[in-house]
Amino acid sequence: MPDIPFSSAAILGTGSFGTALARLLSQKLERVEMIGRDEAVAESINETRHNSRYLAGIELPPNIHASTALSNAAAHPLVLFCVPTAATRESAAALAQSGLPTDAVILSCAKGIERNTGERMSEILVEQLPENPVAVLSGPNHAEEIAACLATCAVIGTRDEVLARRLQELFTTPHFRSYTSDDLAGIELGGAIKNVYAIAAGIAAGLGLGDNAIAALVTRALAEMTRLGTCLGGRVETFAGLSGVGDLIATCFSKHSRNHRVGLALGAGKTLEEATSSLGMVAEGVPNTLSIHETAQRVGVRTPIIDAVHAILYRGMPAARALHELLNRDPRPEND
Ligand SMILES: NC(=O)C1=CN([C@@H]2O[C@H](COP(=O)(O)OP(=O)(O)OC[C@H]3O[C@@H](n4cnc5c(N)ncnc54)[C@H](O)[C@@H]3O)[C@@H](O)[C@H]2O)C=CC1
Ligand SMILES: O=C(CO)COP(=O)(O)O
Repeated sequence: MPDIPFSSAAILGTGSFGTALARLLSQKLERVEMIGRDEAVAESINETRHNSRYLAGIELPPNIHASTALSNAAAHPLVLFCVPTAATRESAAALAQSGLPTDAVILSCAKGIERNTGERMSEILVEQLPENPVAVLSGPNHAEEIAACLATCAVIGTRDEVLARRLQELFTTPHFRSYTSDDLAGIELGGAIKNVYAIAAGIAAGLGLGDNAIAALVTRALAEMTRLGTCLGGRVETFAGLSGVGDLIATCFSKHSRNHRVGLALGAGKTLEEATSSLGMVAEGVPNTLSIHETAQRVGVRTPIIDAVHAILYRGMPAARALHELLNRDPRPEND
């Protein structure tokens, strides 16, 4: 593949992350085409230059265009996947039918693993679009901050060095710095698993726990993420990087994190239905507690924090009891 810049991109998903990345890439590309499923959102982007449903207060430049026609993606050399992970397989299958050229690059930006298969998003994309190069983007990347041009770093994962350079150059602006890595598994698993811990940190805050407890929770979460993630093929150093501990910190402590907000509501005594219905956006940690819990069980890795979140979300265990059980497990060495 020649080491040439991209001229345009399609972004699947007109939600908060798709919109933030559209704005970022509009600084580097001639044209960015956002493709969603909601006609009203697309119309509002084109007519008002805002996506007030998902990313209020951010003006979108004129080289961003929105539509609901997936076939429009076939005209672009780069397609970003910014739909929820549960919609990735279906969207990729539809894209495969759209006449997309086989040299179009696919960049996966969603954070989660699939239920039942345990597959990472890049694995699903390679299955559905086997001829196309597939890369991933992850890190501590709240849409609201990227859109507001607040300094942000991310990591781009691909084993193709030329593609890594092309994407790194694209994702470089005065406020956005990207790194490269060939550890796709580590990058994607960190981004997926941290969503469950962001819920846990929110629950802890909602229960009224203090800084000591939340620092301990996040630290033990990193150990657990690394234990599970390395068993699933990621490299240990990746979990110490931007897409691992970096994103864990961002979501466990941020007012922007939807997963954290779900946890706060649960800790304050709301039901899961109450905690998610007011969001109006995806909190990947909710479905991913199921997919990650079942994956951990399948590979036999000890994950007491994921188990506790699973019990609270899906087995009706009161948060205070789950906390009591976590604290009162058998004592063990820190590093085992
Ligand atoms: N919002 C953020 O700050 C960040 C989000 N992400 C990830 O990006 C992905 C998308 O998240 P957001 O944009 O935040 O979500 P969102 O809830 O803001 O928007 C989701 C978008 O996907 C569309 N959608 C929902 N279900 C769909 C389906 N079944 N088929 C096709 N389209 C569907 C919605 O209409 C909407 O346009 C998630 O995996 C999330 O973890 C990653 C980094 C940062
Ligand atoms: O992944 C994110 C930031 O890096 C977004 O987190 P939430 O989905 O919890 O808002």
